[in-house]
Amino acid sequence: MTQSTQIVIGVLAIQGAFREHIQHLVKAIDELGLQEKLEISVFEVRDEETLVRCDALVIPGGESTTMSLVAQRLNLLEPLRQFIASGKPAWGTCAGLIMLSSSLQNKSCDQQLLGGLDIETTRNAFGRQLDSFIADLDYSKFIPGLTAFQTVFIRGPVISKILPPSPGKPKVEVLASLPEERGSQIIAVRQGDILGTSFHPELSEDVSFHKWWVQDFVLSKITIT
Ligand SMILES: NC(=O)CC[C@H](N)C(=O)O
Repeated sequence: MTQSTQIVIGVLAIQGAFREHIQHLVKAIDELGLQEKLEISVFEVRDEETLVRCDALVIPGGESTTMSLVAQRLNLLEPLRQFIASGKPAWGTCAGLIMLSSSLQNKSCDQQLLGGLDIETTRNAFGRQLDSFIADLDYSKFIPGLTAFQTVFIRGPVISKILPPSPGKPKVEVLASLPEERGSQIIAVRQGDILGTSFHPELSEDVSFHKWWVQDFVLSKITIT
């Protein structure tokens, strides 16, 4: 537990939908009324100096091959791996989920992963006709009251295997799967303080997912003084 009144949430801002995540996080923090109790900032992360100041990190959706290439060019791969291994809260959406996976199917050559989630993910896993779609799905098992959340999939990955946890790490928990009529694939997992979703909550109007992540992952690690 960290004792603090200052919290920095970083959003990896080298490619993809980072602006939308920042807007959603700012709105979520506002709706939760957190600014009255603590100083909480959301930063774009493009370098190691900013990354090391962060208490939690979001890796957005986009294109995981490009993201891995740009991270390599910016010398960010190792610092990102260290951040994820440090146990600080993280959330990867879509390409971000791919980056956080320990194993990947349909990997392009040279594509680098960060690890953090003991899962095998399959890129571009939905058939051509289904590769992008929006569905109202029920997340009320872990987000109270969220029974019909507009869920956006864009050439998304699915979690194709849950792997045994690495030494010292908790088990991977399956949070959500597609309904049977859509194929039952796993679309959201949690392993300790790391969340992975194969869809884009930052592209829905509703900020419920962001509020839940801030409360259950970021704030749960911090004692407000
Ligand atoms: N919307 C997304 O993030 C798509 C992910 C993309 N298909 C990839 O492999 O990285």
